[in-house]
This record gives sequence, structure tokens and C-alpha cells, in this order.
Amino acid sequence: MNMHSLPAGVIAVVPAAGIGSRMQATCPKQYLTIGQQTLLEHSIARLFSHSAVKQVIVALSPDDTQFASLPVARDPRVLSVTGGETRAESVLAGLHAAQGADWVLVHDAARPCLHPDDLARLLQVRETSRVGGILAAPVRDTMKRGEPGVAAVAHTVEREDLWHALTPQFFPHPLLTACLTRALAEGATITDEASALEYCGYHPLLVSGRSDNIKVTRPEDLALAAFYLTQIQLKESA
Ligand SMILES: Nc1ccn([C@@H]2O[C@H](COP(=O)(O)OP(=O)(O)OP(=O)(O)O)[C@@H](O)[C@H]2O)c(=O)n1
Ligand SMILES: C[C@](O)(CO)[C@H](O)COP(=O)(O)O
Repeated sequence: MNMHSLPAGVIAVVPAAGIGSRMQATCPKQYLTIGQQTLLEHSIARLFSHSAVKQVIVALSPDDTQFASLPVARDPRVLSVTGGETRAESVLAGLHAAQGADWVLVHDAARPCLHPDDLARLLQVRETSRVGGILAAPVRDTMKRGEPGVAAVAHTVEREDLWHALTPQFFPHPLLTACLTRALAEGATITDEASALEYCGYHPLLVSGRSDNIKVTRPEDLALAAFYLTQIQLKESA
């Protein structure tokens, strides 16, 4: 990748206003630690590991009492805003603080294991697309649709062309803001940024990403994320 192909400055929005209920922890999961840093700090550091990322906007719960005590809160490249009731509303709050941005990354605070190679490949989407794209991992297991309300198989889901959507997701700021605003206003169910663009008729690119870019969601995920992150850091320091 030559320096001329690198995107101009990119702003990243990090939704970090959740409570992590599925984690069953004593604090919101983004403040659980791996080594000496919180998941949030690791996720922000992974973003800044690419020179194209110039600013991170973190969406925080109005009840957040922990962010201000983190060193990252004093990083001039990091801005915090108040998030919303849903992840999508938190992302939109971050987008509103990024007025004038060209392209924007959105990355979960709960995904500390983002590999630098995946981030670099996602950022290249800007060279070939006007819509944007997402990191995604092809499904490996046989997928089942359950009977509603019953732990029994209804049918097997065709897994050809089935992907796990990951983050970061990378879009032109004006397009993502317009699609997310419309989707929320019209009551659409939006669980990632791509679904807002799909709601508005767009087809974001799928950039095949590593399956170790996990979202720490349930208790057993933290030890796995610690292992994966250690592997990335060992490789970077080699
Ligand atoms: N109102 C919300 C809800 C979630 N998030 C963020 O969106 C990311 C992915 O969401 P998820 O993994 O579902 O986090 P939580 O909502 O905190 O988890 P749970 O659903 O288990 O409560 C997390 O970094 C979370 O902090 C957010 O910014 N604002
Ligand atoms: C954005 C995301 O991580 C892509 O898989 C996922 O949709 C977040 O969902 P959650 O229920 O808010 O964790």
C-alpha cells in the first residue's frame, strides 16, 4: 500500500454506552481489564495503531463514572459524547459529533482483538467503493433456525454466503448519518451500521476478517479475548 492510497484522516466512533448485561459482571464490560488496560482502552489502541485514524469519538452512558479516570480520557485525539438507549442511537450521537468528517469507522468497545491487517484492508474499501463495507467472518458451523420459544430445531439454514458481521464498519459519514437517521426514525431494527444502509437500499461490501476479532459478550469470552490479544501484541513486538 503506497502512502498515496492511504485515506485522509479517518474518524472512528466507538459505542461504549452499554451495560454488558450478558457478561454478568460487576461493571459494564467495556471496563473489564485485560492486563493493565480496559477493553475500551484496548479497542481504542487498536484503532490508533493505523496512522489513518486521527480521532476517536467514544459514546458513553450518561451514568458512566469510569471513563474520566482512564488515561485515554486525557488523549487530545479522544472525544467523548453521551450515547443513547440503543447502540444505534449511541453511534448516531458519535456521528453528530463528527460533523464534516469524510469517512467514519464504527467499532465496538467490546472488540479489543482487532488485527491491524484487518483494519488496513477495511480502510482500503474507500479506494473502490462509494458505499463502504464491513469486516465479516464467513460462518463455519452448520447453522440452525430454532422453533420459536422451543429449544428444538426448526430447520437448517443454508450457510453458503452467510457471514458473521464484525466491526469496524466503514462508511462515508454523510451516507451513514442519513441512513441511520432515517432507519431509526422509521422504527427499523438496527443492530449494526450496515443494516441501516441495507434498510435504505445499499449493499455494503463484505471484507473477510479474522474470526478472533470477537465481541466480548458472555463471561467465557474474556479469557479468550485475553489470549487473542496477547497473540496480536506478541506478533507486533516481534
Ligand atoms: N445503548 C448502547 C448499547 C450498547 N452500546 C455499545 O455497543 C457495543 C456492542 O453492544 P453489546 O455487545 O450488545 O454491548 P451491551 O449492550 O453492553 O451488552 P448487553 O447486550 O449484554 O447488555 C458495546 O461496546 C456497547 O457498549 C452502546 O454504545 N450503547
Ligand atoms: C455491531 C455488531 O457487533 C456486529 O456483529 C453487533 O450487531 C452488535 O450487537 P449487540 O447486540 O449490540 O452486541
